Amino acid sequence: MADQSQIRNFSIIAHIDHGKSTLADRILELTQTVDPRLMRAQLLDSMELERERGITIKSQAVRVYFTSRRDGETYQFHLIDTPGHVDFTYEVSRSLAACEGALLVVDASQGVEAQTLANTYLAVDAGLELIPCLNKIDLPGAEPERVAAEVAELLGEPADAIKRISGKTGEGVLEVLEELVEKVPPPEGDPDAAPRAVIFDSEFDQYRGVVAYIRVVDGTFRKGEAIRAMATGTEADIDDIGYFTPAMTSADHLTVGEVGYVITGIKDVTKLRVGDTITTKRAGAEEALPGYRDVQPVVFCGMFPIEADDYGDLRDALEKLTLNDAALHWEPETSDALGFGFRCGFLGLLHMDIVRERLEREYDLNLMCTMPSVGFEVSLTNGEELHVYNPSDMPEPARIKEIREPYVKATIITPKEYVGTIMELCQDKRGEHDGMTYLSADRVQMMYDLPLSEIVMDFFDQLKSRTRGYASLDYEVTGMKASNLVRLDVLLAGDVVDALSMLVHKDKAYGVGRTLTEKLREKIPRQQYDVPIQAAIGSHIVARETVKAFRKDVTAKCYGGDISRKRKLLEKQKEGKRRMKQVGRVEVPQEAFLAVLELGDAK
Ligand SMILES: Nc1nc2c(ncn2[C@@H]2O[C@H](COP(=O)(O)OP(=O)(O)OP(=O)(O)O)[C@@H](O)[C@H]2O)c(=O)[nH]1
Repeated sequence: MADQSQIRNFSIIAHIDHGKSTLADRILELTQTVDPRLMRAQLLDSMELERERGITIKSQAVRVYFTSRRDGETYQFHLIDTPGHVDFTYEVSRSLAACEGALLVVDASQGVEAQTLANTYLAVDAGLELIPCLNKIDLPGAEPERVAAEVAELLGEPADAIKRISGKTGEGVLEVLEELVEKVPPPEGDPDAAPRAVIFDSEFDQYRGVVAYIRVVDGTFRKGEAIRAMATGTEADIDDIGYFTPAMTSADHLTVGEVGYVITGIKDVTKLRVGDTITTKRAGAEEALPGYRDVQPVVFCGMFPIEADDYGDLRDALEKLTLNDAALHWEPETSDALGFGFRCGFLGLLHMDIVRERLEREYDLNLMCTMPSVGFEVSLTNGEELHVYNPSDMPEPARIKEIREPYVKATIITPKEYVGTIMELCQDKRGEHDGMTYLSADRVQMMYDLPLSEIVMDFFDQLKSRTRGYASLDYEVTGMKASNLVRLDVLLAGDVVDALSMLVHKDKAYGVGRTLTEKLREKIPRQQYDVPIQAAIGSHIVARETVKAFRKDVTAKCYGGDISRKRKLLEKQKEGKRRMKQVGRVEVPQEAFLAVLELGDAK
């Protein structure tokens, strides 16, 4: 049991792929937290999807013990590995609120990137002690001098004080642990005050109910004790309390400054909410700790089961996923084209993609997802105000006084040779320039106000392809702005397909209509008759293409008798079909609903 002065709580923060999880692995290894036989790469990324994609989606909090060579004392660290992607910034800010320090990891072969900046600002705002380190110095392409200068400029610290490490080889990592002991202050709370802990994350376990991740701020919580959640008023007994090693390890109690978990058998996540303060029922605290602001979804899409019978299963699956993912919102939706489904709200495209994949994998559902879109505010001529999360719900133009769409402040970091092409791209995407600074002789930070809808479409892909992957992007939704938007509808064989409607800027409507119909023509398979595809604004047709009649015979190529190969191809064709949905008389594949993401340079 460590004394309060021997506790150090810190997060590891970085731009995506700069090596947080790998560094966390080395820390677990060097402190002998994990049995070497059980060690594997990116140990803390326990979700199957995280391992496959090599990204961190959910924060993890681990307790490790470190004996300092400087003073011979053993310290108790709580290390929180955080996600790097912009969609999960809210996870980072919650984790930071449970810490006194942050280890800022910067890839020495890349430099300061957009999420390096964003996460640094979050940590500084939270009042944390920052320990910067340059990672991947083992790489031949590492440029520690240049990158140290960039980090020094960002933090206003001398460049030679910045640690150089390799999460891969372990070089310099022990030194960083010593720095953490020395520089990160121990937690402050009062051990004798009424107990208070903040719930900074939670997880739902099918058998044990809600597992609340807590950081104790004052006093001590003991197993068996009755607790009360202050905002919701929920009361329950502590069935189990403990910490992560990274497996859940039971303890007698958690005391001031410690990070761990509490299980009460409560099955309803809304009763033990992230951000709430827990205290003891007897002699509890009066005043709650500051909570977190609620996260609001910014990207929406419709999710429909391919088999109508799966509707109930999809609802169950969404209910279960929401238990683990407070940022996921959904409500029932009916589409003329796709039937009964749900309109779901996400934090961004990666979040949407992950939810879809988890629904399909973990719940064995076959889904059809519509084009992602942002949420709009609409003022009607009769004075009414509406929120519109589905383009097909947009009222008739004659009833609309004004449409407002979400805008973001985007930060782009790039080598300077790409400044011109990025300016062009941002202008094309209706961006307004908001300043530019040099991070070093070669790297530039550009700021733009941009409509979120442009980012949702294909801004990121375009940015990456125009800069050969060298530019990085971070953004933050700043508010709503009035825009001249119109609803563009798509008609297949003469019928409007509500699930394909979208809102576009008036000046771009023709170009988008043209490109969209072309893309749809490529994606919709030939049927037994001609299928006209039209794009329309109101009753005005702005573009038209035709899918010519022809039944695709995939076996035509296999001349001769190889029947098994033929059967295989037919099977494959059948499988491909499962992702089709009958829309009126036309079979539409999933890709068609995502054609909007490939609009590219449509003007
Ligand atoms: N050569 C070298 N490669 C490293 C080092 N640290 C990490 N890597 C590699 O860099 C890649 C990204 O590392 P991760 O640890 O997954 O990065 P991360 O920051 O946790 O990424 P996210 O969780 O997606 O934000 C992996 O392929 C690692 O093997 C290092 O010190 N040296």
